[in-house]
Amino acid sequence: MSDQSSDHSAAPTAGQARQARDLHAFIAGLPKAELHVHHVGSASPRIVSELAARHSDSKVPTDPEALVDYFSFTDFAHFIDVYLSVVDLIRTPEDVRLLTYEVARDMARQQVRYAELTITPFSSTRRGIDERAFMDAIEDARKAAEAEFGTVLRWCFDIPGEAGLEAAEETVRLATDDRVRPEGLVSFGLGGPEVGVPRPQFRPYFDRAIAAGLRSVPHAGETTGPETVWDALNELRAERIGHGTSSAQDPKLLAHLAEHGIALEVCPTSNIATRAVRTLDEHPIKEFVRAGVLVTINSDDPPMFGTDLNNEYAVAARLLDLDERGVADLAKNAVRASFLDTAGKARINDEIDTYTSAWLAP
Ligand SMILES: O=C(O)c1cccc(C(=O)CC[C@H]2O[C@@H](n3cnc4c(=O)[nH]cnc43)[C@H](O)[C@@H]2O)c1
Ligand SMILES: [Zn+2]
Repeated sequence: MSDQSSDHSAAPTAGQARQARDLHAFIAGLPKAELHVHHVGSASPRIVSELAARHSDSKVPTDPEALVDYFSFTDFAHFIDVYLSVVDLIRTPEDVRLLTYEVARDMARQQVRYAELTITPFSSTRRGIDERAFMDAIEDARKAAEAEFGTVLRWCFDIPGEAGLEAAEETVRLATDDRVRPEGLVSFGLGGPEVGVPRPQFRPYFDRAIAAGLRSVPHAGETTGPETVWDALNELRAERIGHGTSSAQDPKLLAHLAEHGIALEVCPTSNIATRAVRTLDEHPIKEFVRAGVLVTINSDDPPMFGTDLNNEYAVAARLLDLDERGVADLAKNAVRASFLDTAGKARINDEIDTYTSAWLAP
């Protein structure tokens, strides 16, 4: 897994290299929660190539090595085009179940104890997958993953904003109709491009989702300015912000996020891969921390961005100059900002503390 940063002219000393190796090993074993990761965007190269081989009409490469080039994006719009070509490969409830189960297995390998996985049910139902069969598939995988890997999954259903209000209506219906709504659903989101897709138009849909007990977690400020984050807060009553990268341009917004405990779901490598930020060293994560904003670390669409959650923690540790305790605090931020109940939060925090103390014991 490579840290896609700009080059560092001074080569690390042997001591620094050993410290970095130790920190990577610490991160690999650290119990973690993930709050911003997409369902289809988490499909491993093996699953994507398997599905592509099944569907010969697809332009997605069948060779996992060729996927590396295919997952190299010129800009955010290109990323969404490629993302939708992978969505097109998921055609049956069995594809949905397999994908969800395998995503959970990859998470468990990284010691992810809890994840809120963003799913776009509209993209599947509009492609002809029966809505009940879709919900059964994700729920079946969720229960199997918890029983077999100990990884607890919860769902965030997001509106693909660019698909318009028809998509918003369908998503809120699936999220609030007791006959179809899955047990694991906890939140309601908004994804896709932001340019030309103003957030306020989605207010009535978020109002309905919130009235039905769901938490509001839209993407905002990933590819547009801080005004979009304000809209997410004021119009969509966001409790966390997906990315929120451009918040750094507005000190009042940073102060507001800090004061109200609104967490940012930061996904550093994603921002470079989609070219939303030029280089990792220019990523505003440091400014968020300095302003007292609750920062959580996430992987977004890990195989598409050549990353995983462990690598994102390593990137954050480098950018924020953190040692093991600092990294453990970041992991606790995600627990704090999650929609787990109090007992669930305490259980993961205890695990983080026990693991960290054992690691640092002389
Ligand atoms: O499914 C369709 O037919 C469809 C039609 C028009 C537009 C769309 C979308 O815009 C889908 C966007 C899709 O992208 C997902 N996603 C994954 N990573 C990110 C991200 O970093 N920022 C924003 N969106 C992202 C999102 O969950 C949507 O499913 C679809
Ligand atoms: Zn995202």
